[in-house]
Amino acid sequence: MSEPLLCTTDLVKHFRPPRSARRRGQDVIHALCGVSIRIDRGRTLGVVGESGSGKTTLLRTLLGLEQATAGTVEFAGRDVTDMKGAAGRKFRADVSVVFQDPYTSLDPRMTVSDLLRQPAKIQKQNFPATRVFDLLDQVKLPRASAGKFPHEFSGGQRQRIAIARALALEPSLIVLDEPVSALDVSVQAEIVGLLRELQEQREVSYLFVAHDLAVVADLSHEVGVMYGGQMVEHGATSQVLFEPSHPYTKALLAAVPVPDPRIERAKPPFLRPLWPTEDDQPDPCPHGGLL
Ligand SMILES: Nc1ncnc2c1ncn2[C@@H]1O[C@H](COP(=O)(O)OP(=O)(O)OP(=O)(O)O)[C@@H](O)[C@H]1O
Repeated sequence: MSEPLLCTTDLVKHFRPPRSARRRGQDVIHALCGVSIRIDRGRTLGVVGESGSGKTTLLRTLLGLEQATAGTVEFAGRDVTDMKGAAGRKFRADVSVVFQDPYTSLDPRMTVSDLLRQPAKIQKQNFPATRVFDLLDQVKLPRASAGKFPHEFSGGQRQRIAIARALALEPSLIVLDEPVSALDVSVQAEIVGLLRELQEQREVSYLFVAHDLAVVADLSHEVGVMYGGQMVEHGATSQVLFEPSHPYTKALLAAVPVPDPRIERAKPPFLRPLWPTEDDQPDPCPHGGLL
């Protein structure tokens, strides 16, 4: 049995709604309604869900950027829920994040070399000069990139820089927040290929969040589907793809385009459009009902 690296147990996050919504009688937003996930060492969990389903809140809460309303986060066997101080810093050094937009996630005033040194500087860790070249080699960028600025690179190259920066402290877990959504399809495939290669070379785990089930499935060993703040489906990628149980997962699968019209016509019924009905809504949130 594999070793769990990150586990959340019944994670709940409530937000206070804006005043206009409170005037209409909504007193709480249930962004996460008891979400439990597990990521093993060297494995990838993909999380998909529509806009507003709670994906970003899940990431922010497990990273400690939002305080959980209830539930726990365990990392490498330690409870890291709301961890502060030195222990919190150590946890954050062992987890890094790659964001969606490589145009805004890299400080335009910093050279690539400075960007790659930044995590070590924040963590007050040693960073040998040769490490910059080592990281550029790993993401297949020329060593001459070290002295350049982000604007001198394409979107895909910038995402390689962001991945190199995420690798700088040799984390156990990289959180990938829509890492290829802003890129062209061919570049998406290159970045997914690079992430797969890096995972094969080192025992890094990924938590890969995206809207696009096809992209997530390509890299993930397991997939979780979020809907209304709940994980409505969770299992091995092949099981979720070929034996989906929740109507929302079936709807997501139906939305994945198949280039050959003969295959499209031959899709089994569960792959044809079928949107969830009222009856398919998740069970009410145990902490006070859905939105
Ligand atoms: N800081 C906040 N204050 C109030 N409500 C919030 C806050 N952050 C998120 N929400 C609400 O929580 C719910 C989940 O939002 P979240 O951003 O996690 O969804 P998402 O699945 O990541 O969406 P997207 O794919 O569009 O980023 C939404 O109803 C959102 O409006």
